[in-house]
Amino acid sequence: MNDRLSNSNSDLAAIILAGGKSSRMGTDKALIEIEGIPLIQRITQIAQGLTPQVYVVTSTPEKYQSYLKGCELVKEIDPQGPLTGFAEGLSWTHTEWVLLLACDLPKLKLEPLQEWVSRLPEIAPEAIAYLPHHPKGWEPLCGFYGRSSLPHLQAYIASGGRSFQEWLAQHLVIEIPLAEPDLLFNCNTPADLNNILSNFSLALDNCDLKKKIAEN
Ligand SMILES: Nc1nc2c(ncn2[C@@H]2O[C@H](COP(=O)(O)OP(=O)(O)OP(=O)(O)O)[C@@H](O)[C@H]2O)c(=O)[nH]1
Ligand SMILES: [Mg+2]
Repeated sequence: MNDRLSNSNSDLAAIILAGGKSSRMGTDKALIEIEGIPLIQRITQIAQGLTPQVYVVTSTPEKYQSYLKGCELVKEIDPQGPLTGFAEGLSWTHTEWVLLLACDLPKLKLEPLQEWVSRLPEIAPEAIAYLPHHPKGWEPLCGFYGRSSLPHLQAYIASGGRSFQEWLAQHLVIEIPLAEPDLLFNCNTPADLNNILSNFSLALDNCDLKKKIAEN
């Protein structure tokens, strides 16, 4: 067996990024409620189904803390995009593997993630990440990174790099076979949100957003 990971999820932590501008949505995506549950809470609860060690990286922890029972809030002082947010979170972790998740993945489910976790012991030790791939490149915000990737990541950031795709291209990354691409549906705009509502067959609990969607 690969010695990077035992069978226990005590070797896994999760990092959730909640520090974006939500400029396309026009309102904080993390707080959009679906079935009365804010997206940030939905994602952290899924992550907590895999590991008790869940870190939420954000420059505004006060906005989210009431929804994030049992999570560690990591306050970002100088947010510069998802890559630096991830590096900040990764520096707090101590596990062999870290699951990185965006906060705007409303179709994410626990079961496929559990299956992916079960495959981590098979990943080549020289790989820095285990990620889904789509036609435009890696999906960096729903997959796994070895904690040993931190020095590489810090060096890349110190050299001025801010692109996940560029950084990942410099290293071995193993692809997660994706049976349900829908899981990665990224909710960035009011139109995206409108698209997913039928899946949940529910009312949207955010009145301002209801107006935006109606205008769209
Ligand atoms: N901690 C942290 N998370 C970030 C930062 N920028 C983006 N994110 C997160 O990264 C994920 C993907 O972000 P995007 O959807 O690409 O961008 P966004 O800034 O949230 O939204 P737009 O302004 O519409 O591009 C989301 O979970 C964001 O909260 C950042 O500077 N710090
Ligand atoms: Mg997004």
